[in-house]
Amino acid sequence: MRDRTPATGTAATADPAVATPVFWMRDGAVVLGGRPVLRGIDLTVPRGEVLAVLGANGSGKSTLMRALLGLIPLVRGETRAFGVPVADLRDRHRLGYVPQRTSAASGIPASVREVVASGRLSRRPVWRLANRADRAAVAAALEVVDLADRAHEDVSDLSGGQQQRVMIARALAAEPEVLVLDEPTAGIDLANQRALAATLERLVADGATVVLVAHELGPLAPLVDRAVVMRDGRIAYDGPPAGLPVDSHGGDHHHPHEDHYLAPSNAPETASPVDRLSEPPEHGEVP
Ligand SMILES: Nc1ncnc2c1ncn2[C@@H]1O[C@H](COP(=O)(O)OP(=O)(O)OP(=O)(O)O)[C@@H](O)[C@H]1O
Repeated sequence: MRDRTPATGTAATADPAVATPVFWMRDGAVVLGGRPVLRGIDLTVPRGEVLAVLGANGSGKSTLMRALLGLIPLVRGETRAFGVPVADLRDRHRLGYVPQRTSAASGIPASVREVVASGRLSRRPVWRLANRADRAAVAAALEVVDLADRAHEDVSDLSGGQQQRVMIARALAAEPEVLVLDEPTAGIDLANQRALAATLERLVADGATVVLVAHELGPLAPLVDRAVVMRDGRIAYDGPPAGLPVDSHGGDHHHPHEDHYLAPSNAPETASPVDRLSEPPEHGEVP
């Protein structure tokens, strides 16, 4: 885990803007197609945190991301972003989102720079031409994902991992305060996973908050402050990555480092620790 002492010192917590969590959900429930998909979700994501959301296929990870971002409504409970009900958040560009399995290539020829620049549109009215600040933000986003030298290439000529980085740069071009990444490492080779980890490390060092969905943390593991494991639409574990239950990656495949995540306090007795954690844990006060 990273040493976060400087970012969470007295000066930082004294500032109410910093003390307000990025996301705050209480008793969140979502129904899709008549089925309960999320239930009783209590989750607070403080500023500067790197939160990993793990769990089996269909456990509700993507739905949780979309509910936090206000893209799907809750049938019960409440979600706030930066202290306000997420539906009322005016500055949507503060929330950066890279959805699951998106290709940067639309079929229409577009350069890497054009795709990244499209992410800037949430910051400016469509009738205003890109100004110096817009161009600087696009250039900075390309630098962060290490694709500045590919800016003029057609995105469809890039590998899947590079296209994923284009989509991250597209989100970064809006200069968001939080980046929500849904399975950014799925189907991505190790070299691109490492590049992504380096990118996120730079962003977090600059004060960004990151919420990412993953099946396996891989090279992202050292960045992660906290892990949440979803199971059947509920939070089954919420705590340090070192205490992750052994089947947190879904149990459909074994990761060679899973045993490393087992802490003595979570050692199973007769059942999986997830089975014993049927109720969501207690959280902090309402902001
Ligand atoms: N639009 C929808 N209508 C009905 N059911 C849905 C809809 N979207 C998702 N679901 C169901 O909700 C459950 C949770 O889906 P979700 O995509 O959030 O899971 P996930 O943990 O992200 O899965 P994966 O790891 O496969 O991406 C699944 O059972 C899914 O089939």
